[in-house]
Amino acid sequence: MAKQKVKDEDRDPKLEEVELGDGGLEQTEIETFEGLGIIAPICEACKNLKFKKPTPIQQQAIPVALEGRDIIGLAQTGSGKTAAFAIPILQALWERPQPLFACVLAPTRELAYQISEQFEALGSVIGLRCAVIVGGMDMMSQAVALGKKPHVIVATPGRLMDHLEHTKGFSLRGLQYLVMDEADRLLDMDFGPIIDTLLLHIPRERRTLLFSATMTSKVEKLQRASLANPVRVAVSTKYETVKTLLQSYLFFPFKHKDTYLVYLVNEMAGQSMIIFARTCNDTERVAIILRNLGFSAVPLHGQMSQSSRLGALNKFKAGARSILVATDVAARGLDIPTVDCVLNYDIPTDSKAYIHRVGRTARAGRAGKSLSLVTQYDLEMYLRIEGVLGKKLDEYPIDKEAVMLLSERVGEAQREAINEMKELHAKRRNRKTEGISGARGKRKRTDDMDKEES
Ligand SMILES: Nc1ncnc2c1ncn2[C@@H]1O[C@H](COP(=O)(O)OP(=O)(O)OP(=O)(O)O)[C@@H](O)[C@H]1O
Repeated sequence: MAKQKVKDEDRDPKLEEVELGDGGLEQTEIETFEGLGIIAPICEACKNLKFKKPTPIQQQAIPVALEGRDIIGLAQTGSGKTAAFAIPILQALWERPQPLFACVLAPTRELAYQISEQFEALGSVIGLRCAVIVGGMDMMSQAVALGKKPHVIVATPGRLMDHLEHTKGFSLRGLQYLVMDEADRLLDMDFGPIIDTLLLHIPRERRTLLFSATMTSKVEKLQRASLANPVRVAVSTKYETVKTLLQSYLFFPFKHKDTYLVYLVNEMAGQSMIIFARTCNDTERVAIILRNLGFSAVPLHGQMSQSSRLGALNKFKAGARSILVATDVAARGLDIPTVDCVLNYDIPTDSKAYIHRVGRTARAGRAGKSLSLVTQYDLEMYLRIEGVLGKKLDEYPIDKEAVMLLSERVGEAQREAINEMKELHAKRRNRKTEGISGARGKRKRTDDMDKEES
């Protein structure tokens, strides 16, 4: 397997790093989990999960983690980064069992639940106790779960901080492992300050593992995670998408955007797809338009209640809905094997978001396709994305006259959606008013900051 050299401009002179194959650490080409030194019970769990052999990032990262090194791990979306950190942590826990052994931070609540499921699937055989600590769920039941001294905590930063400040007897002073999944997102300006505060509650004599498909190379960001002599394990370059992903774009006038969307959804009817929109409002509006036209669409965004968010995601995962219309709260990490297609209804505001969005399909070696809707207002951002991808994408072949035949019907659905949105907003305003009177003075911390406009 060709080793990806970290480009000089990516090398951090001030950050003491060792790179695989630099004489210090040999690369591994070992084809089995047993060969990586993983204990039989965990190898058994991998087999039960149909992990026939370690993926490249697992081959490279697991031995380094087993040596007790800090890691900066970079690999494409869908390449098994979760197991790459979960397996060595579980092996270390087996060797040195203790409560509150490891803490995994994730930028969104749904991703936190998903990571804990992977830990449970890999660790139940060794008696793992895992707790999920995220916003939008009941603080008291989480405090009870923490009181049971779980081995592994998977958390979003805001709610974890709430418990460190308010839950008696809970501390992370004995923590052995800190993982940041989607690390570049957790180290950016949204989460940075809260990560700084969290790190004051965690011992420096720990192991720190950072993973992402788009790792930052900025020294001050990485230093925020206070890594100790980390090994950079990179099996992809900074903005690499997987080879099994077929990416294309479509260019058309903004005023026809909904008509083109409906045409495409109709053309791909029956396929499981995620449609990304920029704001909560657009997410709701597009889902309503599609539903009014007979498509089974469900919205997912940060202004929904947590139970509605989990409900929407579970309906989509179970195939009860074939279309998930989401903001970037669903862009990173979510692993839904059945997703055939990702549609960028709105072009993302940064190239990293593009990489993560299209990475919701074509995972674990499967094929998938992505299609980005580009209007005259998106051209500059779209060309920047093609720039970081290092290639020009193909234009999606479409019969523009056939599209326009739908414009009248789509116009009706748009008008119906406007009325439904008004009712939805009125309901939400009433709920908020009741909420404020019912829970006056209740502390509200933004937990998983999905940057969305209302
Ligand atoms: N060794 C393996 N063999 C086969 N499948 C695997 C293996 N390791 C992980 N997987 C599966 O691959 C899928 C993607 O894994 P995971 O979600 O950890 O990817 P990721 O690299 O974290 O992706 P993202 O960057 O999007 O977060 C999951 O369904 C996982 O169960």
